[in-house]
Amino acid sequence: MSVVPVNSVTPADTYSPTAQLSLRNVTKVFHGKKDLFSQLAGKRTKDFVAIEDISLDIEPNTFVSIIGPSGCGKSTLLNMIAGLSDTTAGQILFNDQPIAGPGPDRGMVFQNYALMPWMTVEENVRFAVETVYPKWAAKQVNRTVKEHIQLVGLVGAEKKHPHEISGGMRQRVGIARALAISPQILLMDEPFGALDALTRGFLQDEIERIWEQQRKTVIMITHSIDEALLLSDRIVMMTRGPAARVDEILDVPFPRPRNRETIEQHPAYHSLKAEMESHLFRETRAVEAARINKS
Ligand SMILES: Nc1ncnc2c1ncn2[C@@H]1O[C@H](COP(=O)(O)OP(=O)(O)OP(=O)(O)O)[C@@H](O)[C@H]1O
Repeated sequence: MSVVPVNSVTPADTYSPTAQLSLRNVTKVFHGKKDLFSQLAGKRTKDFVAIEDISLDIEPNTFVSIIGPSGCGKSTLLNMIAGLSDTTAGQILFNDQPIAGPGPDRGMVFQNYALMPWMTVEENVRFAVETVYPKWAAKQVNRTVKEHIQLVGLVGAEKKHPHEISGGMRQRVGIARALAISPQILLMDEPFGALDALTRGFLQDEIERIWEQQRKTVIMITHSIDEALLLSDRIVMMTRGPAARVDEILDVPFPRPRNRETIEQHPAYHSLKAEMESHLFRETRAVEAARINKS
């Protein structure tokens, strides 16, 4: 196991030259309401520093999980990488270029699936492909849609609407749709958070299988230590907010392909798990202590 602390500022000359994604001293402040109307209505609020000075390099073809106490800023970080939200300070470089907004090079999978309810499974995937590749011939679109429906195990459900399928199947559509646009990075915000334990386990196995086939860079937010250990090459552990930072990055040395039984036999498994549990326990306890002191 190797633990690489990346607290505070990473000097510019230590950035990895091979990184696909590089966060450099990234800070995010949500600005409070300060206009006259809010002031008069007594709704004036302070600025809130969600994330402060995070530096992180992500190498290509790496599966990275982000874990941290609830509300620490994981989604805020992912949204900035997705280009859905700006950084307040610092830079995010993707293939050495600053991120200027959302793009098809980054596919997103959401916890609540975010499917078009009036479209069938097939139409949801097709819509994404046609939007990103408007010049593709119908044959190419059809082939891509079919391949990705097969990839996630949805053959037979193509003509069903989201309300006619289970949560697990809906998330399979979400994954097929994200992968069908051929992104360089897959961003997943608690993709299995809304699923029951059994379905969650099945989908984790599916993600492991798909990752073995495609080996794309993945950044996944999760609250589950076991999920992070099963799927990740690296686990980024964030501190509590406000002004959340990266506390430690764990390298996960388990050989692939992985399954739950074999990783538990690995000599590093229990120490990694204990390290993560103690981090989450410490940070969550501090959040609770701060909340109690405030009230
Ligand atoms: N648009 C916003 N305006 C003001 N504050 C925000 C905004 N979005 C998020 N925040 C605050 O920033 C902090 C980080 O939120 P974020 O959703 O990124 O955390 P998270 O780690 O993803 O949470 P969870 O684990 O509960 O999903 C929280 O305190 C949240 O209230």
